Amino acid sequence: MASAIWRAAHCVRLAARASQQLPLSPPLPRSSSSSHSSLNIRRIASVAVVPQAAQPAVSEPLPEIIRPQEDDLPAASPNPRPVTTPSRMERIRDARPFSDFLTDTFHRQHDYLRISVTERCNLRCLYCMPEEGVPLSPQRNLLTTPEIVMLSSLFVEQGVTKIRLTGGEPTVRPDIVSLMQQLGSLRSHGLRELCLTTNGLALHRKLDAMVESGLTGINLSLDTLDPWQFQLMTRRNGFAAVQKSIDRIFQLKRAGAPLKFKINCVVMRGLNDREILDFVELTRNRDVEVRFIEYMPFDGNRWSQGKMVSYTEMLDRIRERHPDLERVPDRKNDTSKTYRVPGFKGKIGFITSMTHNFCGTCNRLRITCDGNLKVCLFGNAEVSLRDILRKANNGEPIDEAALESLQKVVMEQKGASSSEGVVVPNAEELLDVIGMAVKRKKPKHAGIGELEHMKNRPMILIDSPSQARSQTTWHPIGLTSSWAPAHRQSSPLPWPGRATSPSYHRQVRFFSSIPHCRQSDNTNDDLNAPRLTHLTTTGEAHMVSISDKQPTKRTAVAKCVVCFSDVTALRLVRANALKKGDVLGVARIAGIMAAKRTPDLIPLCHPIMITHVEIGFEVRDPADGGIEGEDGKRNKGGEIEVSAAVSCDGKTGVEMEALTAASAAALTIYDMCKAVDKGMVIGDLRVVLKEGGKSGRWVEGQKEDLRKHEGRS
Ligand SMILES: Nc1nc2c(ncn2[C@@H]2O[C@H](COP(=O)(O)OP(=O)(O)OP(=O)(O)O)[C@@H](O)[C@H]2O)c(=O)[nH]1
Ligand SMILES: C[S@@+](CC[C@H](N)C(=O)[O-])C[C@H]1O[C@@H](n2cnc3c(N)ncnc32)[C@H](O)[C@@H]1O
Ligand code: SF4
Ligand code: SF4
Repeated sequence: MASAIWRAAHCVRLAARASQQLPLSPPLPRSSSSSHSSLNIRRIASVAVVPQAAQPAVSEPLPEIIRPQEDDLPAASPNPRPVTTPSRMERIRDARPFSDFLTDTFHRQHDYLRISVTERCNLRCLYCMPEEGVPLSPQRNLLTTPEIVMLSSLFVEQGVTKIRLTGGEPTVRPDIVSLMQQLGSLRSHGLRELCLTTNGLALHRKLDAMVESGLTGINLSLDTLDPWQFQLMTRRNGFAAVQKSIDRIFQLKRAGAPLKFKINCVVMRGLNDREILDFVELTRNRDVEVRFIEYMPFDGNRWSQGKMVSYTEMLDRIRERHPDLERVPDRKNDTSKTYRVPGFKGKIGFITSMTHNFCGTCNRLRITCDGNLKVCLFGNAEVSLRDILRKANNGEPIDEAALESLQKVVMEQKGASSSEGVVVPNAEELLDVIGMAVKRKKPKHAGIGELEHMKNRPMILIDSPSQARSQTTWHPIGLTSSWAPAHRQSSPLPWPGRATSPSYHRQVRFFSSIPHCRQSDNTNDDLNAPRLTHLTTTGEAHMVSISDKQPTKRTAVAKCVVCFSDVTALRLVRANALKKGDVLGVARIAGIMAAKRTPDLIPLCHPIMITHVEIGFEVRDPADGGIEGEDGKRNKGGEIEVSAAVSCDGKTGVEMEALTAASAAALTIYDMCKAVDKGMVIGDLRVVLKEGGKSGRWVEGQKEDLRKHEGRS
C-alpha cells in the first residue's frame, strides 16, 4: 500500500518535472545513525532527480527459482532514494577539465573508483577464495570509515563519478550502511553512481537502508540457480538468503527505486556451464542484466584453461537456443559485451577478461581494504594512501574522534569556526602520489598464457587488503623525489600546468590539508611488514650494509628446469652424442663460473668469498615415466633439472649465486642444444634451500619463512 502511494506521488512529480513545474523528490529523511555532523560533510540540499524510466505498476511473474513467497516479503520501502543524474545545464555549469592526476599516459580518464571495504566474506567461492580462507589483517591496518570517506571525497573532487563498494563481502562490514550514507553525500560534489558488488547473502537485511542512502546499482554474484550446486560452488549454505535479497531488489525496483541490477555469474566448465541457458531465461521477464564472467586465474583458485568457458563458446551455446540474439551497444567503459534476446526484458553480458581484454577503455582505480591504491586489477604495483592520511594523526588510524580533533586544528589554523567539505589531511601529497601511480599504469594486462603464470593474490584479496608482503609498495616519498619536478619538493604550490587548473582550485576550496601536523618519518608503521631492503627510505636503490654482521657458514640451493619439445635432443645429451660436445660437462663449468661472477652481473650483490659450488643435473626422459605436466603435454620432450648448491663463510647469503649458477648452466644447455631443438623452455627457477645466517634454515614449501629472506639478510 505504502509503495503504491509512493509510486503514485512519484509519478505526479515526474509529470510535474516534465512540465518544468516542480522539483523532483524532496530530500529523503536521514537515518538517525547518520554521523554527518561529526564528519562535517556538506549536507545535501534537495537533489534534482531524473528517474531512468517509469517503472511498471504491475508485478511481473518471477521465474520459479527466484519467485518470492509474497507473504514473507516485507513491504517495499516507501521512500527509495532516486538516482541523481545532472541536467544538461548542470553538466555545462560543472564542466571542468578532467583531473590530470586521474589521467594516465594513454589518456584514460579514471572516473570509477572501486573500494574494498572488508577482507572478510561469508562464502568461500571455489574460484575466488582458498578453502582455508585468507589470513585476516590486524584491524588497525584497515581503513576506518572516516578514512574511506576522506579518500572518496578526494577522488570525487578530482572527477570520480562512480564508486563501487566491494570486498570481500561488503555487507559484512558492520557500519556499511553508515558508510554508504556518508558516501551518498558526495553526490553534491559530483558523485553520480554509488554501487555495490555483493554475494547477496546478508543484503536483504540492509538493502532498504542502503537504497535510502543513495545506492544506485547492485551487482549480485550468483553462479547457480540450484541450491545444491550453490553449496558446492560457495562451500556454504545460503541460497535461500540470496533469493530473499533478489526478491527484495525486484520489489524495490517495482516500487520505483531506480536501481540498476546485474547478476554476475562466473562460468566454470563441468560445474555450472550447463546452467547458462537458465540464466538467459531469467532475463525474459525481468529487468536484470545477467553477466557471464570468464573464469580468471588468481593464487589458490586452481585455474586451468580447460575449466574456463570462453565468451565465444558461451555465445555459441546461447545462439543455438536463441539464434536471433542481438548485440546491444556498450557504454564506453563497460567491462561487458552486452546482448539481448529480442522480446526479453533483461539483457545478458559477457565479461571477457581472459579472451578479449577491455583495458583500452579502462577507467578504474581500486583502493584496497588497507588503503593501497591499485591502478590495475592484474598489476602488482600499489601505493599506500592510508599512510599519507595517517601522518596527520601520528600514524594512528583516523577514527571519528581523531577526525574531530584534526578538524579543530584545521579550523584554528584557518581562523574559521566552521567549514564545509570533508577534511582531507595531506591532500596535496595524496594527489601527487595518486597522479604518479596513475601515470605508471600499463596499457593492458597480460594475456592468456601469461596471466595464469603471474603471481597474483587470491581474488578476495584483490578487491580487499593488499598482500604487500609479495608486492611492490611504492614509497610515496621516493616516488615524489623521482617523478615530480624538483621545485615541488620545496614549494607548496602546484607545479606548472596545474596551478591554473579549476579542479585544483576546487580541491583547495573543499579540502583542507594539515601541513603542520606532526609527521612520522617512517610512513611504514607496521614494523613487521616486510620491506625491500635494497631501497632506501626515499626509494633509491642502494647496497645494503653488512659491515656489522658476523660471518657464518651459509648455503643456498637453487633449481631450474630445461624442458625439451622433443626427446631427440634430450637423448643425444644423455648419450653425450651432440656435435657441440659434452653438454652437461660444459654446463657444469658455466654454472660454477657464473656463481663466482654473480656480483658483476647483479648490481647490488656483495662480492662473497665462495667456498664451494656444486652443479647437478637430473635427466628425465618421458620414457622413464613420472614427468608429465598437468596438461600432459608440456614435458613430452623430456627435461633436465639443474641444481646449483653454493656455500660460503660470509656475512650475507648466497641465494643469488645459486640462482645465477643454475640459470647459466641451463642457458648453456640451451645454447648447446638449440640446433636440434628450437622449442626448449627454461622455467621454474627458484631457491629450494637456504641455510645459515640469523634466519636459520629454510626449505622450499615453507612459504611463510620466505619473506625473512628477502634481500641478503
Ligand atoms: N579486467 C578487469 N576485470 C574487471 C575489473 N573490474 C571488474 N572486472 C570483472 O568484472 C567482474 C564483475 O565485477 P563487478 O564488481 O560487478 O564490477 P563491474 O563489472 O565494474 O560493474 P559495472 O560497474 O556494472 O560495470 C569481475 O569479476 C571481474 O571479472 C577490472 O578492473 N579489470
Ligand atoms: C571478489 S568479489 C567481491 C564482492 C562480493 N563478495 C561478490 O561476490 O560479489 C567481486 C567479483 O569478483 C568475481 N570473481 C571472483 N573470483 C573470480 C575469478 N576467479 N574469475 C572471475 N571472476 C571472479 C566474483 O564473482 C564477483 O562478481
Ligand atoms: S566471490 Fe565474493 S562471495 Fe565469493 S568468496 Fe569471493 S568475496 Fe566471497
Ligand atoms: S586489467 Fe587493468 S587495465 Fe585492464 S581493464 Fe582491468 S584494471 Fe583496467
